[in-house]
Amino acid sequence: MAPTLLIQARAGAAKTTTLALRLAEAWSRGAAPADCLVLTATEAACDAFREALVAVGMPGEAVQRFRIETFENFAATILLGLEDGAKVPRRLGPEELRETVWQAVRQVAEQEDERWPEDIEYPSEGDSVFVAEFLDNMLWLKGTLKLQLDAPEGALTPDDALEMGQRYMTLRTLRAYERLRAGGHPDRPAFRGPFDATYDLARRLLLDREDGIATPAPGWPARLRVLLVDEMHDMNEAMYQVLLHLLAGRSTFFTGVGDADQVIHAAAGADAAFMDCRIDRDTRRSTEFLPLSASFRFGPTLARAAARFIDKRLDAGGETATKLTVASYTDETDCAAQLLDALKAGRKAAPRNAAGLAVLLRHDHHSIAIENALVHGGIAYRTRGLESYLLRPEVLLVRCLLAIATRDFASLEGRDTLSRLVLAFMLFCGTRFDEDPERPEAGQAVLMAEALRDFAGNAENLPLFLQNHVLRKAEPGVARRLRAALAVVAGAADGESVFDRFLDALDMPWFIAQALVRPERRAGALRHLAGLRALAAHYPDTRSFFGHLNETAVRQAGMKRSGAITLASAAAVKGLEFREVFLPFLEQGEFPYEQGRKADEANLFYVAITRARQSLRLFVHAVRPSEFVAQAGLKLPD
Ligand SMILES: Nc1ncnc2c1ncn2[C@@H]1O[C@H](COP(=O)(O)OP(=O)(O)OP(=O)(O)O)[C@@H](O)[C@H]1O
Repeated sequence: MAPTLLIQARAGAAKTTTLALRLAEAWSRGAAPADCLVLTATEAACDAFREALVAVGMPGEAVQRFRIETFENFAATILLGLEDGAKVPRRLGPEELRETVWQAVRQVAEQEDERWPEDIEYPSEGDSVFVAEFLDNMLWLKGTLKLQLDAPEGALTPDDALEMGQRYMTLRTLRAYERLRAGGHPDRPAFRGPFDATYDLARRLLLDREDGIATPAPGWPARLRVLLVDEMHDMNEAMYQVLLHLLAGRSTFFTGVGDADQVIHAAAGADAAFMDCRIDRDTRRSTEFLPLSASFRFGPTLARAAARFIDKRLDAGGETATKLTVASYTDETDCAAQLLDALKAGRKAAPRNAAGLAVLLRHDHHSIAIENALVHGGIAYRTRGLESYLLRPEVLLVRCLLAIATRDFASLEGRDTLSRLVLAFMLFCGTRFDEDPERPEAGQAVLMAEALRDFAGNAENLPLFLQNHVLRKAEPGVARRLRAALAVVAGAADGESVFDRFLDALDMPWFIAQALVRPERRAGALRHLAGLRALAAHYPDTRSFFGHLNETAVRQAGMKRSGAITLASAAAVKGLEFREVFLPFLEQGEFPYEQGRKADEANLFYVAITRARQSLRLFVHAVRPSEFVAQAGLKLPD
């Protein structure tokens, strides 16, 4: 039987490169792309793998022929084959899943033969903290495959819940939720949420195994010779079951690589333990372990800081010398200004390689100050793992109302912007398009696409959209707030600054509390609006502020085409590397985030600092420095 090789190595220790070399070697010996498969936990890791293939010399055209995908996409493709090609709708946002959660809660309440009614704690109607916690717990329960969802209804007890560290109510709700998700169709569910494809496939494979049925599903790699898994530390039980099934082929060479300190999906059940002996036991393949502790990415200074941070050995294996700088800042504006200067210097040093510069953020809302500084400083940027703050729904809603009130539609012309705008109204104002009785199958997505055709290249139709689709059907509370906000701007005298009054009349915190589920996202939305308010204070009147927003949006859209630096969320760059990395806003409470899980926060910080090749620059709050900075043995400048 072909062997298994598991490489457990530190950041930058050539894990992805080793996998890329393995694939390139198999290809040069004639392995067909169809007989090879590369799986990872995230899209960023897929990109990093493709880049590594090019770096080891594989032509781009050959790279395209290999199947390099996330477990979730792989599972979705296999399920598509098993479900006769019928596409199951995806519902990825918590806001799209909320109604099903409440339906499930109601079903639990209606269950008359409940054996442990005293163990059920019902949430109060509309409690979004309950929904957010339920969704988190569901992700973990599904990722770990802890819950026997096929066990008979009465078999689930409060003791089971206790054993899993869960509330009994959560398990009951999950059972009901999954029944709703099954949707009554015998062959496929009504929808899939985040990671549901992996979960559904894993369960199917497990059930088939119990029934002794072999499942050569269409799309399943029939003669797998080379199987490679990158970022294996982010593997959970559901992914592991898919992996075991792939390893059933006796002639499959398998290599998995990972780093226990880079686990950032523990909330979804990720566990570095899958890189240990279990695979040996479960597959009975001969398994070789290869620990690597030298990083080729960065030099000794950064290696020492990273080693100290994780309290493990980490050596610098290559010739690179990495410069490590710590700067302190007093407030957001100061941080953004210092960052801008540092980016300008970085760009000047290597004018042709702006793409080698990356600013990594813990929170999306930090991008407001930075994006404003970048646009003013004329530095082109592209985003990764986050969207420009001007395109976030709560900001778009404000921009749209200002556009209508001032009849200035210049920055909302793009089709992408318009469709995001319509989605923002659907999210915050409950906007729905009238169903067409002639076409009952046309869902909201189709109707929205049709409505957008009316706007394409003509944002001046926005007042009609607001009137006909939003206000006409809105709840009284929604309509009253929208009208009040419009009236404030309409009644403003020339040169008057009414943005504060406009925002107060709109009462966005009310919309945010109604519409958004996750506390972190709600807090972020409020911060985006506070950021807009702070920005507006720099302008003499509302019209010039809005003019600035428009100009920023137009310039930002234009910038994407030219050589640009990367502005990314730290979580979205796992597996990637940059010549110079900038980490702003290292403030206690922000990073580590006070409401985050400490271990996840620490792993994310480790991921972020280890992306740098030649330079890492940390911007640390002068009064409330992030504890991570001291943990890495670094000091603030005097
Ligand atoms: N033998 C080597 N000599 C010099 N440089 C190398 C060697 N192997 C890999 N590198 C370089 O080291 C860097 C890090 O490699 P790679 O991305 O494969 O590490 P990794 O272990 O996957 O990192 P991470 O887990 O942090 O994403 C890359 O720039 C790669 O080109």
